[in-house]
Amino acid sequence: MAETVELPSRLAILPFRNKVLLPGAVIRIRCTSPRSVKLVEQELWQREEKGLIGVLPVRDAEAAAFSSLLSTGAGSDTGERSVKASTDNLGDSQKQGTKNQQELIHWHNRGVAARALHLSRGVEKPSGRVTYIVVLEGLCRFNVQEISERGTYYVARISRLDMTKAELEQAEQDPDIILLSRQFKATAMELISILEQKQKTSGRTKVLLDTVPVHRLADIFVASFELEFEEQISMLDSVDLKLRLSKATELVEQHLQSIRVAEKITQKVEGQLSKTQKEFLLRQQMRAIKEELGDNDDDEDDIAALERKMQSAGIPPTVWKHAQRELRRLKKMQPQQPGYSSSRVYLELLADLPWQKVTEEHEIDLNAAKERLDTDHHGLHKVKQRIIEYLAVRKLKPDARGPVLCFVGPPGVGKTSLASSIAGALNRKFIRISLGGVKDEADIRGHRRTYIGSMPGRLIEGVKRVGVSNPVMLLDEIDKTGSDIRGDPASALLEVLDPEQNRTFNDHYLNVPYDLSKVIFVATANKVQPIPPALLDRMEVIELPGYTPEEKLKIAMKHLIPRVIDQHGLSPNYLQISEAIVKLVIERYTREAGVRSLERNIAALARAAAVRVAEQECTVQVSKNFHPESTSLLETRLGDSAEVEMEVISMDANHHDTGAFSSRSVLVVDETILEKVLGPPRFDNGEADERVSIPGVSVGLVWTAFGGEVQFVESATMVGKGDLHLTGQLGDVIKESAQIALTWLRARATDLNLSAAGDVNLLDKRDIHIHFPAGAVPKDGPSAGVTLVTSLVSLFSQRKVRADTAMTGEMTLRGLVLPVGGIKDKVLAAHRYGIKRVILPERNLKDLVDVPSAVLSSMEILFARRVEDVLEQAFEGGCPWRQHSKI
Ligand SMILES: Nc1ncnc2c1ncn2[C@@H]1O[C@H](COP(=O)(O)OP(=O)(O)OP(=O)(O)O)[C@@H](O)[C@H]1O
Repeated sequence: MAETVELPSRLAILPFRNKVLLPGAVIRIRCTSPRSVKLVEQELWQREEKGLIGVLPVRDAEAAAFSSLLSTGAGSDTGERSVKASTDNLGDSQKQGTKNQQELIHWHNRGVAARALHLSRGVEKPSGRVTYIVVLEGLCRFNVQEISERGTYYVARISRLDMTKAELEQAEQDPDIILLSRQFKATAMELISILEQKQKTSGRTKVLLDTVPVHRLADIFVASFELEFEEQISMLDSVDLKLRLSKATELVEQHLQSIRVAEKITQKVEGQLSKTQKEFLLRQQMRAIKEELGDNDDDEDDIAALERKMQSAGIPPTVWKHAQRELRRLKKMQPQQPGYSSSRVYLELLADLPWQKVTEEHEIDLNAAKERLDTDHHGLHKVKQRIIEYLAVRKLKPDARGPVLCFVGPPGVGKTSLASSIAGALNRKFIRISLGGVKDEADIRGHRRTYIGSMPGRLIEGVKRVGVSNPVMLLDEIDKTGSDIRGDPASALLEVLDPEQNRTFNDHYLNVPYDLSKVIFVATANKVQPIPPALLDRMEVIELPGYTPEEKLKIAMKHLIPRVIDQHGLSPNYLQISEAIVKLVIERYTREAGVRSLERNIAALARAAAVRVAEQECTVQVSKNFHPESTSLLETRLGDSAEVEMEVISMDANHHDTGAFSSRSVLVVDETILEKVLGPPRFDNGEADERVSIPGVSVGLVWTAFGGEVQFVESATMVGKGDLHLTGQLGDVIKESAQIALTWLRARATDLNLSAAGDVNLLDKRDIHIHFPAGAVPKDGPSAGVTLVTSLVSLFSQRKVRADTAMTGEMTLRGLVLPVGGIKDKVLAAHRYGIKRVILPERNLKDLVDVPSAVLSSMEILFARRVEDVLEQAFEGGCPWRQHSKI
């Protein structure tokens, strides 16, 4: 190695700008300048036996000036002094010939002899300039005596600096050197361990420590670091072995420190990685692991599954293009990205919607349909007949755009269940969309996807839920939609119900047309009036009036009781409700037009029976294990001798009397049980008597959302300015009716001599307050006109109206009584309240044909053409003013 290298006295010199080649280091240089190309060509390339060259550091002018400044007063063996020495030693020829370069080139006076390990020659295009790439290995230090030029490159007269072998052997005995060597090796060892730990390798670097002489090791280690030029120069100048070892130890130590600091910083930075970054990294790792394991349930596979689902959803071609565009967008997104989940939910909806899926429709069997309607519903003959007609048309022309049926009637009269029977008869799926309280158009049409939390409208949501594109869709409570600043849901419904438009129904969220034309729409409403005329025009109204008590009784016996018993897991063996009891329930606990409340009361009885059965099953089970006789036997024996005797008790299930079990379990509802379960009666027929016991109260028949109702009207008078006060959730029309009644009365006050106090101006001087009790129920309509005037006449004449008489009719300012709607419901309501006399407008006579004859025969129906007719019949003994009247 170095010791064995024979150094010539002159060496061609390759200047190494601001860099140092140390002995033991290997470098790769690209020679492009004409000077170095020539040197390589002549000294290395063209020679058969590759010679040595000298690599001499040179520094830039600025750096040289700076270091010469530093050098003043510096130590005796530093590079800086060497620089000066080298320039002093330069030959004259160079001083003359290269005056310009001299200003640039500041030679260092120590260099390293190097040999070429590899050479390659290239020609630059298009200039044709020759270049060389040289791989050089540093061998040993030398001192420059003199530099001169050989042709275009430099040569130097040199002297050897490294110790001979003998000198080295002697130096190795020096205790200081032994100590320094140990120190250096320990530091070097530490560095190797850290590096190996970091790179998770166990290399052969450690072997070097034992095999390579320490003075060379110092150079090799330092050469492998990236050091400042000045540090490298000082290492090159460390000719003395002690100096070199301590310098190398210092540099290795420095390097160790910088690795430790870098390590700390990395740890700190890693600790500061945000949660999401960590999650991201972990997810990436998880994905990689899943890929390795061949697991398919990650996001990408999810998207692939979604795509497959979309492909099999039968999406029409025009929509498919749109869906594809959205899918491509989704694929480019990260799951954490905003918009990812909304895009995904949207595509899921596209995939879930039944674009083509329909329920197979068999040919409609009208007889079966009729049978089904009959088994599901009692009575309702006209309604059923109309449904059969509807089905018959569909049978003849399946794609006929028949009218949309709209069942109108009070709650609990079977509107919903009729619609579901239609679905059953057509063998189609049934879906109910509740429109009650819908005020926002977006509820029907959906929100645009730009809104946060946007959703499809109820119709699209319903179609998705039902899973077929041809269900029977019940638009429940279509009269309860209202419009406000958020749009008009009714106008959106117009599009839905129009066969021309619903083929391309446009839901804002879906944003692509959806074909609703295969859906059969059925609507329900409590009242016709609130339905906008345009919407009503698209529907065929079928009215379902309330039931008579007799009809309710039949519905209860035939439908409600068996259904409720079944729903509660009972059988007729456990609950028996007789007709008489059902009648009592109808009379005392319900006063509705439909049968919902009746059904609820029957359900309460069924629950009581269920509790009883459950309790008795418990006791029966206990008696299975403890036979009464054996228990007493056991007790006596235990008491007698305090000794336990075992007795085999039969566990046969038939052991006890099954007849006893059922007779004990059955709940036969009688009046006592009825009151125990349902509480004291809620209604009785004495209510009217009680209410009209003072003057100023009259009994009217009105129509509310709950069907026909009996309405008491109360009026009172007090000192004031003649103002009219009205209370009790009243609409504008009813307020106007009150005004009309009062005006009519005031106009006749003198004639009628109404003042009981004898003061004919009483009506003008006093405030009047009219109240409609049951304030929570909104009331409107003109039919309270005659009731209002009767109440006022009663107040001012101080005569009580007849408690058994209820009235209805609109009155004009002239005192005419006009016909009103809902006569059947109103008569039925009167019947429910036990009212025996009803005064109706004369022209409503024809409406009585709808009223069951049993009801008609149970009450007296009176007719009125003028208000006076009403008053004549409403008071006991005729019109109160007749005796005073001048007319
Ligand atoms: N004629 C009838 N025969 C047998 N059961 C009936 C009849 N009418 C109503 N019902 C029963 O009464 C209950 C209430 O009926 P449904 O829910 O159809 O009333 P609705 O008119 O739709 O009420 P709402 O207007 O409150 O929705 C149901 O269990 C229904 O089966």
